[in-house]
Parts: sequence; structure tokens; C-alpha cells
Amino acid sequence: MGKKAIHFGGGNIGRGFVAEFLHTAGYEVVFIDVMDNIINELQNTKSYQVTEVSEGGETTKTITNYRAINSKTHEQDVIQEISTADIVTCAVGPNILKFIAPVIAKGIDIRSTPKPLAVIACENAIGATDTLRGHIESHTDSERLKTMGERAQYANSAIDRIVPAQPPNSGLNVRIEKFYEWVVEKSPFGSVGHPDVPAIHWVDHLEPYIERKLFTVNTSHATAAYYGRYAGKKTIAEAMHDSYIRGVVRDVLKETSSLIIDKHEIEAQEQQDYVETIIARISNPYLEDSVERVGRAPLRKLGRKERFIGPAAQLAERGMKYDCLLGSVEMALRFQNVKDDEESAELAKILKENSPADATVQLTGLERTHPLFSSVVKVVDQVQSEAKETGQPRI
Ligand SMILES: NC(=O)c1ccc[n+]([C@@H]2O[C@H](COP(=O)([O-])OP(=O)(O)OC[C@H]3O[C@@H](n4cnc5c(N)ncnc54)[C@H](O)[C@@H]3O)[C@@H](O)[C@H]2O)c1
Ligand SMILES: O=P(O)(O)OC[C@@H](O)[C@@H](O)[C@H](O)[C@H](O)CO
Repeated sequence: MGKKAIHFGGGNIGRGFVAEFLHTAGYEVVFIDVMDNIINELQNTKSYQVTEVSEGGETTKTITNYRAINSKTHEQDVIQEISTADIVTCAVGPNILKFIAPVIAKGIDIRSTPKPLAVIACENAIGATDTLRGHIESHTDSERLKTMGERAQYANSAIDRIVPAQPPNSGLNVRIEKFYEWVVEKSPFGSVGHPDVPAIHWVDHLEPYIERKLFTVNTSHATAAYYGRYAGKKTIAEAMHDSYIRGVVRDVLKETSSLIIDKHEIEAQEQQDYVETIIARISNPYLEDSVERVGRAPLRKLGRKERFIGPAAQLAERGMKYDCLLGSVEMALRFQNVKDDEESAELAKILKENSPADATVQLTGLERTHPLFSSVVKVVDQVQSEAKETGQPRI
């Protein structure tokens, strides 16, 4: 039997990145999703196309050898597939991990194959596989946990490729940037050995890679999105074309770079080169990436370990500068009541109903005694005051 991968989330990064590279590595990919339209299309087509767009033109790859199952209606089939698979990946969003865990737990529990299943969550979050593992373990009988290692091995990953929302009528086809990076922990696989996926860069220590990615790519991306939306820009490329916003993004990246260089002992020149690559990537005019997609889910993005508070907290602990990151936090707080974004409505509600300090705790998870806390409270207070004066944030 050939190699089989189960991938949860047939969305943009699922089809355009994870499945593409699993396919290239020779896996049959079984997509699992809960959206009828995605499942139906995947079931009714034999191939779709991934087109890389860059200044150098376009390159198209055809993805084949996949199936699809709706986990909402066919949970038992998903469990059976997992029980005989080689690898499980997901790209569903960090808040969805708890919903896919029970079915993965059941699939792992009935495995009898000699090789453990490799589980790799591909989300923009620090320790996403650990989080998924925690949920899987909480749905596993405590006696069975003792032998879990024989049935599954878990590795964290950092995943980087910009996949904008796709134009209407694209079907399953995905337009995507050329650049990609997929870094995964090697050590969890021990003597069994890691899966054979040539696109993956296997490393012993993931933290420098995931922090460098999240605090450079996603911090700058979100800064451009929130400042951009405030200035009435539609896309990230348009925002980055604005010299003021571009300058702000550079200033924010100076702060996160100082942390990355200090904490992970990455050479200053190497980090500067990385920053230039990222600025060029997010400015790519060939990617129509909306400020709403990149700013989506502001509550998640304001979280304790996330792209703004994560680096700002660590900089504050080290006595280093973080005030430009506070500017990004302020703009993120103004991302309220955005169409189709539930978290942006929840953000507005939290800001309306709580004192600045309570809202800061609720939104960021920062400890009241943390050296960053009082600065964030001031920013929250500022945005709340604007809303009191005008009935809405200044936008
Ligand atoms: N788009 C990018 O540029 C990019 C790049 C790197 C990482 N990521 C990360 O990848 C993840 C997915 O992002 P995306 O842009 O592909 O989002 P997306 O919305 O295009 O895809 C998410 C998919 O998950 C599916 N899903 C939701 N609940 C599910 C469930 N219970 N079971 C199975 N499937 C479910 C959705 O129906 C959707 O098809 C996020 O964590 C994101 O941060 C995105
Ligand atoms: O996916 P999110 O919501 O965490 O962040 C939005 C974008 O910054 C993100 O999807 C990037 O495009 C991606 O992380 C690039 O690798």
C-alpha cells in the first residue's frame, strides 16, 4: 500500500501548501473538512491547480491522488482512515484544534500498524501540535495514554507561505506566492525516523524558527493590515505602498528583530536579510491579499504568545524598546465589527463592557504585574475613550 496522509482543513493553506507538498512527496492525501461545498468539489474532481505568482511570472502545478471526507457526516470513515494512515496534518486555525481532536483520538486509539502515526499541526501558532496533542490526550482513556507513543508521535511546526483569499469562481484552484518554508521538529520521531517529505526542513529546536517567523512575517503582516485598514487601504500590497505605513512596519520590525537577535543569537545581518525578504513578500502586488483576511480574528492575534503581545512582553522583560509594537496593538484594537469576523464584534463588546485594565487582561492574557501591562492598559484606554467620544473607534 502507498503512503497515506490525512489532512484536516481543505482551505487555502491546506490545498495550496500542505497537500501540494504531501502530494509531491508521494502521499495520497485524504482531505477532511466540514464545509459541504469544499468536500463536494474535492470528491467530484480528480485534480486542481496550484499557481505560484511572482514578478518572474506564473508556474502551475497539478495536484492529483486525493480523496475527501466530511467529518460532520462521516466521522466513522475518518476514524478508519486515521487508523491506517502514515501522517495526520491540519490547517484549520488554532481555535479549531479542539474540535478535530476527538476524531483523531479515536483513530489513533484503534491503530494496530507497527509504525506510529506522525501528527503535525500546520497553524500560525507557537506549539500548535502540543495544543492538539493536549486535546487528543484529553479524549483518550488514561490507561491507553501509557502506550500512546507506540501509536502516535507529535511534532510542532512553523509554516510560511502567503495564500490570500481566492478570487470568486476559482473552484479548488489556488493562487499562491512562490516562497515557502515548512520547518518541523525532528526529535519527536526518535529511532522511528521522521516522515519522508522533501519540502520539510527538519530541525532539533523549533523555537527560533517559529518565533522568527511569527514575530517577523505575521507581526509585519498584521501591522500593515491594521494600519492599512485604518487608512482605507484594501490590500496589504496597497498598504505597503504607502510610505508612512511602510515606515511603521519597518520600525516595528526593528523591535522584533532586536528580540530575535538577542534571544536566539541570530546574526544581525542574517535577520536584516530576512526582514528585507519579508517586506518584499508582503508588498507583492501580484497577491491580492485583503487587509480583512490578514487582520482576521483580532482576539487571537492579541493573545499572550501571539505576534504583538508575545514579542512586546519579552522585550519589556528584557528592558528593551517595544513602543512601536504598542502602535500595532492600538490599531488591532480598532479592528472592530468587521463584516464576517465574529472576533472583531466580540472585541468591540469587550472594550465596551470592561475597564481598561480588565479588558487588557481579557484580551491579552497579560498578568497585571507584568512590566508590559500598564503600557497596554493606556492603549486600551485610548481606544475606549475614542469610542466614548464618537460612539465608535476612530476609523
Ligand atoms: N493563508 C495563509 O497565508 C497561511 C499561511 C500559513 C499558515 N496559515 C495558517 O493555516 C491555518 C488555515 O488558514 P487558511 O488561510 O488556510 O484558512 P481557510 O479558512 O482557508 O481554511 C481553513 C479550513 O478549515 C476548515 N475547517 C474548519 N473547521 C473544521 C473542522 N472542524 N474540521 C475540518 N476542517 C475544518 C474550513 O472549512 C476551511 O476549509 C491557520 O492556522 C492559518 O493561520 C495560513
Ligand atoms: O493566518 P493568520 O490569521 O494567523 O494570519 C494572517 C496572515 O498573516 C497569515 O495567514 C500569513 O499569510 C501567513 O502566515 C504567511 O505564512
